Parts: sequence; structure tokens; C-alpha cells
Amino acid sequence: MHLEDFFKQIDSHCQQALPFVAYRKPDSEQVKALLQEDISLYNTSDFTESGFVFAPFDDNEVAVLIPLGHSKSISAQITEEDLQFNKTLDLIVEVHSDKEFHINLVQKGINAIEKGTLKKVVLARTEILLHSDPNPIEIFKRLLANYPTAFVYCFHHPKVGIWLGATPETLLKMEGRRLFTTSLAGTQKFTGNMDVIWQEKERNEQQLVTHFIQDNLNTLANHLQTSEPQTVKAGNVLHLKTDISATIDVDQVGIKQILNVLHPTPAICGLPKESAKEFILKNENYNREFYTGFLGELNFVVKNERSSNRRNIENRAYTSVKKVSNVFVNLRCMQIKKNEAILYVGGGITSDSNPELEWEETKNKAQTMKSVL
Ligand SMILES: C=C(O[C@H]1C=CC=C(C(=O)O)[C@@H]1O)C(=O)O
Repeated sequence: MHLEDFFKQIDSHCQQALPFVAYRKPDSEQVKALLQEDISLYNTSDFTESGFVFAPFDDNEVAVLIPLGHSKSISAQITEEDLQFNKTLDLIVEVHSDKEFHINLVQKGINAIEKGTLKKVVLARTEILLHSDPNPIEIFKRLLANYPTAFVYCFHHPKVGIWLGATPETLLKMEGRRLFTTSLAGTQKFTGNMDVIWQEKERNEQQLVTHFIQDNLNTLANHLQTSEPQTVKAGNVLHLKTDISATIDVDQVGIKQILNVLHPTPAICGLPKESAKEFILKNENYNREFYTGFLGELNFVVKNERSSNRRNIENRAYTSVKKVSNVFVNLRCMQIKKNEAILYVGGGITSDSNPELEWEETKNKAQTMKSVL
């Protein structure tokens, strides 16, 4: 399908207030959408269905699903050239954010860590921008243009709201028996150089995430492999990232079990998981909803044709069918409500954190969404 038709179909779906999700995977030249055919709010609790999952931070709340079986799937090729016009900015009228509250919240987190209740907690805030014309599809195009290495999406459901984001964090990629995840944490501002030095605070903060993932996956998976941490760029900030891969016995272990042990990781919640979650729910002054939840393709069926020069009938049996999931953490995201854009940004707090620097870090992260408004 031509890109123009792709956006026309989404636009028309949006005008009819029907649910849809449009997205592009990291480094991909294909933009995809699922256009749901009715306004029902579908959800998933066992994660066996096929569709696009949109799950909240709080795993006691339900995960929304745009089911493949109730949607039309469309896709188009997208190139650099297609996106040239979409980098301009509209007018942002006013900004609301509460520095004092955030600084106090971070200090409270540090105090809880010093008391020994917590080891790490990820604390976040919102920033509300009044916008002259927050057209989600136009913002989505700018996200596509600006963040080619991110998972970029626009999710709309009349019963949920409008969410957009460009996240750098893969939560889970599963292809048959193969499993892949990442440990992403530690932040510094990008100043034109990827060859940077990471302080012990950031290295420790990220290592806690890596160890959490390794320990939890070890209970369910085999052949765990972990890369060295490397520096990656996400918009105007840099992070430390470790790749982790493993194999699982798909007859014994389902995606639900894997998601249960991984989500929420200490990259977005903290350690120990339950106490950090409790601290966040009690002390942040807003509801995270889908920020730091997860989203993406769930159980898509992919057919792999073996060699095309095998002509006989038996060889058709070699065609393999694999279930593939590509799930990301919902970071660097925002919600659009009428003429407001609500941005969500946070950072990992350890005993070495400095509240003022943590505030600066959230300001830097907010730039990812601000620059496309
Ligand atoms: C919680 C966020 O980022 C996480 C992911 C990467 C680096 C992070 C950090 O350095 O604190 C956070 O763990 C956010 O962007 O809102």
C-alpha cells in the first residue's frame, strides 16, 4: 500500500472514533497498523491471543488488546524522503510541571533506600503542555521522522485514550523458542559524542536491572547469554544497554509466565519489585496508566518457507509456522487529551542519586516528546 493511502485509512478510522494502533519497529522501513472493526474494549489476561497488546504499569489492571481477528491489518514502506516535511513544530502555548514536588519525591525515595526498605526505585512525573493543535497522526509522522531507531507508535481507543511514544526499550522479543530482552538504564545527555564515560552510579543502576533479568529468566529459560553493556542513543540522551538472549521450552513455558517475571523490571519500577511498586503507587501524585507498561505485537503467526528450489510434496512439510511477539516498554510517551499533551518521564533512584540532577534528567527525557509537538 502507498504511504499516502496508509495515512488516509488511519485518518478515516480516527475520524470515525474507531480503535487503532499504528507503529514502526526499530530500524524498520515498514509502518504497520491494526484498524479495529468495532468499538469493543478487548483485553487479554492469559496472553495467548494474537493482536497488539497495550498493558498498563500496574499488572493488577487489565491489558488492552487490539485483536488481529477483529482488525484490518495494513502496512506501507516508509523511507527518509517520505518524512522530510514532518519535522516542523507547532505552537506550544503553556507548560505545567512541578519541580518542587518531584525533588521532594526523589528525596523521599533516597530516604527509603537509606532506611533499607528499598535498593532502587524509579520515580516519575508528568509534564502538561497546552498545545494549539495536537493532531495525533501528524505527531506520529514526526515521531517516525525523528526517531528511526525507536519503537514508534500511535494508539487510539475511544475507551482508553490517545497515546503516542518513541521508546528505546525492548521488553521481550520471542520467535518460536528464541527469546531476547534488554536491560536498559543509566542516562546522560547526548552532547555529540557516543564515546562517553559512565559513573559508578549509572553502572550500578543498570547492573541491578541486568541481574534481576538474569535471575528471573534463569527460572524459566535455558542457555542464557548476556552481552557487555554498551552505550546507545535515544533521542537527545544516552543509555547503557545489555542484550540478553535465551531459549525456552514453548510447550512448558508461555509468554504470560515470561512477562510475569520480567514486568515491571527495575528499569521502570525498582528493587525489591513489590516494595518499589507500592512506593510508586503511594507516593507519585498521578496515575501512570500505560506509561511504563508494555506494548506491541503479541503472538503474530509468521510462516517460514524453506528453500524455494525444493519442489516435491514432502518438502512442503518443511514450511514452518512460528509465533512471534515483539513487546516494548512504554517510555518516552505521552497522552493526548483535547488540547493537552501529557508527557511522562522518570528516572532510577539509588542511594547515590542527587534530586536536582534527577530533575534535570527528566527534563532531558521530556525533550523526546516535546520536540515533535
Ligand atoms: C523511566 C524512564 O527511563 C528508564 C529507562 C532508561 C533509563 C532510565 C534511567 O536512567 O533512570 C530509566 O530506568 C523514562 O524514560 O521515563
